[in-house]
Amino acid sequence: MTSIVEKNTARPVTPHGILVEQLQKTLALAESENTPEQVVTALRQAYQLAAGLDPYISDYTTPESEALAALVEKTSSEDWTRRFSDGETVRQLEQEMLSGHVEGQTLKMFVHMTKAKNVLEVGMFTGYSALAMAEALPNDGRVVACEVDPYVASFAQNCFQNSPHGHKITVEVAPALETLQKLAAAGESFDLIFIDADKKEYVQYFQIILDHNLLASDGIICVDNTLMQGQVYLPPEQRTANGEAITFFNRVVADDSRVEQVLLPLRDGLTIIRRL
Ligand SMILES: C[S@@+](CC[C@H](N)C(=O)[O-])C[C@H]1O[C@@H](n2cnc3c(N)ncnc32)[C@H](O)[C@@H]1O
Repeated sequence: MTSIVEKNTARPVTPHGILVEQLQKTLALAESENTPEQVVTALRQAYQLAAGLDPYISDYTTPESEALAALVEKTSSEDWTRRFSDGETVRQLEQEMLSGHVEGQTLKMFVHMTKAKNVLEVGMFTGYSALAMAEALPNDGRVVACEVDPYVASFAQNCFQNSPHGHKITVEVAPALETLQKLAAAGESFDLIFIDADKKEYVQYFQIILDHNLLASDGIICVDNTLMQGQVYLPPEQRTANGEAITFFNRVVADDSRVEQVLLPLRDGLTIIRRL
């Protein structure tokens, strides 16, 4: 049985979001202490400059579709901790996993710009990025989305039914490495691949994709969370296991002479990779 809780507020999970929160706390501290007015004013200006950025970017980006907005609403109303403790999900999921408006619109733009017809997503969650990319595909285009968790896979499929683009998405419920091997064995190739599943497996996804030609010759790979909340450039002792994994992944890509790449400071970092 699905129990619905009130909509929760997402916590900051990007370097910029975390910076805004830190500045807000520091400003509050400075205002409550005997801090020189000059310092308080400088901090307030820094906070305003940082806090206004994400809302401004969102305001001036094409709004998401009704189906995507409904998917966000449904995702943030779900009690993911309860779903896990009840054994309905195989891992602890959280609403913060959802990429959201600006990143979704960026992926949609990439699909348009590359005229992609075949898209592969590695890590679907409730389906936000899969549906955003599907919206940009022609009617006979397709997204193959890998998701290991059966509960969230069926949650996403229910959301897809509310969109005229949902029929373009096929969900593969299995560990992504197995699905990638299966697709490679079937000789499949994709114009755009979005990697967003288990951070500790990113290097393996990348190697399988390149070694088995899962990427079409002019295709691009987009990789999410390549800044990992700033952990990749903060002192190593502040890194979590995921931070360590992404730091290693970024090095592997930078050292691979088969590709060129750019790390965009979008949300939690989005690396775009193409084969040379
Ligand atoms: C960050 S979320 C994906 C968010 C989604 N791309 C979006 O933009 O809304 C990562 C998802 O990958 C799934 N996942 C983690 N490890 C996986 C694996 N080994 N194989 C397939 N899916 C996996 C998780 O269950 C989770 O739903």
